[in-house]
Amino acid sequence: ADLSTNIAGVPLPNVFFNASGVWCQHEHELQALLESQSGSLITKSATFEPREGNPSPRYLPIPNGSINSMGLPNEGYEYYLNYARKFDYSHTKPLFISLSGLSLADNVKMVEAFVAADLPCMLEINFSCPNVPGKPQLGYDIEAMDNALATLAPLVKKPFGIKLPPYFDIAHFDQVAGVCQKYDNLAFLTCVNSVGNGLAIDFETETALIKPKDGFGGLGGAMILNTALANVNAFHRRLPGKQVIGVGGVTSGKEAFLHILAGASAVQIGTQLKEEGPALFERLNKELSDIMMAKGYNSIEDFRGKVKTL
Ligand SMILES: O=C(O)c1[nH]c(=O)[nH]c(=O)c1Cl
Repeated sequence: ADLSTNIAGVPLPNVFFNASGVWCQHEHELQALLESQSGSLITKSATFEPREGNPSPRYLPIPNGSINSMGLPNEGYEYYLNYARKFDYSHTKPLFISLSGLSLADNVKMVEAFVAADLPCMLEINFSCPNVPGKPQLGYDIEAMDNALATLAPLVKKPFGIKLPPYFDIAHFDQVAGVCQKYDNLAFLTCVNSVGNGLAIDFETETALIKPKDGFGGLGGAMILNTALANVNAFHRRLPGKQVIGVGGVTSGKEAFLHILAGASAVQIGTQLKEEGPALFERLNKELSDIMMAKGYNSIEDFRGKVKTL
């Protein structure tokens, strides 16, 4: 079956790529994604200055998923800007760049640098990092998010996307969609980031599993699939002129199929990629293709967004 798709008119040979943060902080990791069967690749969320991030242990697999409080470790935006300058855009797969400034001023400076470089890469601005102590995430402050978009959208000029946290209230889906609708070049929403500030505790040692923030960290993996599907579908229904990239709980072709049925135009993988490595993408392509063939679908558009209701 044909797993190709596009985001804001940019073609992807297949729907799958990494979730920002996983297998993408350093060039050798990005190279492994480039050589994998992924349909694209995205860099680790960049801050203006390089960051060590939070003390380890800061990521762990747990039953039905993972917990992380990485704390935005990254090489600083100039590292990823240089990577984007050197990137061979004749590749079949496009490059996405994630930016996660610690302030609007930092996001402005980073966006201006990327716009000045005038490169074909696509920006995904991260409004939803839950793990920087003392920095509440933009995605849960609707007014601050609107203000940030009012500043950033005109600067970016070309199509771009934002990475959103999960929402759990219909009124919040309505409010966030209302804000996003105002920005024509806001072309896609990536839903969802980790379910923020969960707590994993070891029964034997009676101790939190990860070190940062008293053990509080973002939850990912299978346990967040149904929250992710709801967010993908909520924004797919509310924003017909925009696209949604689905992420959360995809461990096989089956969950990818469900994300696309919910409305996703592409599918990112976080926890499962961290655990399985880039060979995962060959497996996912085969599994999704087999599912589509079994169901009589030839392309993504044959079933995207067509989840039925009772
Ligand atoms: O702690 C992190 O680096 C992190 N961890 C996440 O689960 N989502 C994010 O957006 C980020 Cl930026």
